Amino acid sequence: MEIISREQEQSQIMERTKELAIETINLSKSFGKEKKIHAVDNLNLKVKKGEVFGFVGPNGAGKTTTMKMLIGLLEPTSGSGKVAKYDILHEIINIREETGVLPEPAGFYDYLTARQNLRFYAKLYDIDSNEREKRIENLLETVGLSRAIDQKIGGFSTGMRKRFGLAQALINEPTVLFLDEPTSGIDPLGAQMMRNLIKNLNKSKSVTVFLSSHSMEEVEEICDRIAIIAKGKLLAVGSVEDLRSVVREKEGVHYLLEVQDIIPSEAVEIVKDVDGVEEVEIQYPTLKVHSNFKNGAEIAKALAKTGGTISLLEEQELTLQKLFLKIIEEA
Ligand SMILES: Nc1ncnc2c1ncn2[C@@H]1O[C@H](COP(=O)(O)OP(=O)(O)OP(=O)(O)O)[C@@H](O)[C@H]1O
Repeated sequence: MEIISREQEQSQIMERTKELAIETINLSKSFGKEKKIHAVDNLNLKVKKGEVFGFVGPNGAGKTTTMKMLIGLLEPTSGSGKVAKYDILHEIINIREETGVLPEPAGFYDYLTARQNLRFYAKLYDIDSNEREKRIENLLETVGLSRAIDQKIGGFSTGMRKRFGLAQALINEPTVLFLDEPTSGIDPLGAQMMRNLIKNLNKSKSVTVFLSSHSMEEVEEICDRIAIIAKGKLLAVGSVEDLRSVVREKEGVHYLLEVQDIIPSEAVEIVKDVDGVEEVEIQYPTLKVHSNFKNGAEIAKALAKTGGTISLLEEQELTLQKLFLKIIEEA
């Protein structure tokens, strides 16, 4: 029998009772006459309350289809799911009240002003008129559009439209926010502004954010955890560090090493003898070491023993972009 400490027991209980904002169980959607296009294929996801969750994958991976099922715009072929504890098959009205959505592309009434557009959506949610006007002004201020409040949406730039879309998604004060490619088509400055807004919303209002994006840089910057999907199937899920561990287990570790006080060819021989080291390459003044597992401490010890002084020993950490490509290629 496994013996666990009181602390472990407590943390296991905490883990079990931690509420989920989104959960899917074998969620599937197929299209076509004979249902041969498996857009989403037995997807199992758990998104914790209060996290920023990135949902990434190549074109046609099934991201939008998943989001549409979660917000009640598409009926699953099989499987089930919950959003803000409500069932995606039977409690769609509750889900609509608890969620905000920024779709891609987003459609607005271009001939109405920002204020008039938001008023329209606020009325759909039965927000009373006093509260409505206050909320509209606050939201447009939050997304940096106060000065454009009485301008028609038709004249907005792409960046302004995205920020307006975020304000619209927030009109009902949602606890879960779905953002489909929130920065696509906008310039780097506008994209950074949008990311900061998303981070602030998540921090200040504890909104759970479920976002899809093709920008790995963006996802790495703002997401707590990431799910990678391709051809409708979940390939990996976890923090960037968790994904690194997955790739590290398959591909090993790469170190950059610089040593003084011994000649490079001697250092190469010493490092090659360390357990787990596969390959050592000299790129003067650096040695590139490929190991089967993490063994930096052993490498350092072996060099120190023979009088080498290490000025650099650094694991080459893969960016999310590289991890994504490796995980997709492997699949
Ligand atoms: N209404 C539909 N009818 C038939 N096939 C569809 C329909 N909607 C989506 N698909 C197919 O389902 C698959 C998943 O599409 P989906 O739009 O969910 O992918 P995605 O990951 O959002 O892609 P992208 O990154 O390009 O937006 C694709 O093969 C797509 O062609």
